[in-house]
Amino acid sequence: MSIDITMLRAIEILDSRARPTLSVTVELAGGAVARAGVPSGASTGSGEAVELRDGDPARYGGQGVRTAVGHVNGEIAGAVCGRSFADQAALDQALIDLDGTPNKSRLGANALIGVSMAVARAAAAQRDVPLWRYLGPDGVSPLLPVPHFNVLNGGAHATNPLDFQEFMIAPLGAPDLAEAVRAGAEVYAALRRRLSEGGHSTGLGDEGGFAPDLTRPEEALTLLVAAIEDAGYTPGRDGVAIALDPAASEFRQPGGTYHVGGEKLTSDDLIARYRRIVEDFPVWSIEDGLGEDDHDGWVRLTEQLGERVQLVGDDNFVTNPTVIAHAIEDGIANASLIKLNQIGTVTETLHAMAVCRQAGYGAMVSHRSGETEDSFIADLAVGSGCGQIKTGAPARGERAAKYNRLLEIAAHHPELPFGLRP
Ligand SMILES: C=C(OP(=O)(O)O)C(=O)O
Ligand SMILES: [Mg+2]
Repeated sequence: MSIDITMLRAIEILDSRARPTLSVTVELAGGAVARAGVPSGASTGSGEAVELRDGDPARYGGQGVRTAVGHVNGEIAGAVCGRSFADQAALDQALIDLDGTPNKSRLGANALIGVSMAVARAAAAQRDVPLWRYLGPDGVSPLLPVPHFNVLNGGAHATNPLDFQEFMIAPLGAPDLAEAVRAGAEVYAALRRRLSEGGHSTGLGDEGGFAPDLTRPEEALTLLVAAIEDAGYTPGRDGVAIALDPAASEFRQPGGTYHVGGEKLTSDDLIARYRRIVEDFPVWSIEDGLGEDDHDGWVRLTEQLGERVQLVGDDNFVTNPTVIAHAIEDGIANASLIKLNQIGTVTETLHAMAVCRQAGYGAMVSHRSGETEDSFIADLAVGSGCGQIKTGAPARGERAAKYNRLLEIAAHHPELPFGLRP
């Protein structure tokens, strides 16, 4: 069934940080209509596809979201409306060709991903299949992913002194998705109690996790383990484990040292710190443990910890299939984070996941710190069978929307298995 676009329209809306972003609506011949909301990150990798948005002009080239909206309603609509595309890949290739730059900076990655996501959703509706089934590659079994709830925020997502950006709980031992979501909610509530009893703030960071005035990551981990126990779960892989995203590029200094809780650390110091953390706490996954430019450090980190924990590349991989393929050759990390807007089309995102799958690398689908109520990534995680998703705290509408979509898929499809990819 071809994709025949009859109408394409974008408007400017707000994201969860009250910053502008795009909503894109598409209509296909036959009447299917669908909409997509475009997310936006704060701790971005330098190799990400370039979004046109408001903010620091030095970073965004001074072009705002309205420019991206104008591109959708003008040049992109002019090029795709009335045309017939064989499939999603053909539509996405047409978008890439129309933009004509290697990093989607002319029309804007936010314009392109909005169109690509809206078309995918409309094409699924036209075929009368759920989005996750439309996105699922041939020969890949769908899987309900283990949710990773970011319950403590620091770094670029909060104004507290905590340098590590994300402390997530991962109910790896849950029997099904509904129980995993329940564990996330219960540990979140227990953590709120612990924090307020300890005199800490329960104010929230950008992803809905608490942002208390803690300094050392180990203090945060100690509280998290206590909250897991308070909620009646066993800390660890058989119960509720912990995943970290230090987002180390954000605290790497120009000379190459890392500043963590007031201490200056070399790459090897930081790797040694992670080794101790993994010994002392039930941490099963570390994302962006080192900075995006610290290639040699990443090789040593992978040699020393790659057998023991999942090591996820985000800022350094930017969901780019070519970059991930090189990293696999170089022995860097053993998993990739997957963010649609880092690369800019649905097809390239699926390609990045295929590269991971073929190499035996893990893949974790991710939201951005700036989100909308769009739940596309829930379907992407299920259809791709990657077994993992992170989409913030189990609170706040824009994060809960993704967990609720997973619950809906699970309820309607009890035949779908749950868990990490085998
Ligand atoms: C989700 C993340 O944050 P941001 O969207 O700010 O890049 C991340 O770093 O993994
Ligand atoms: Mg990250």
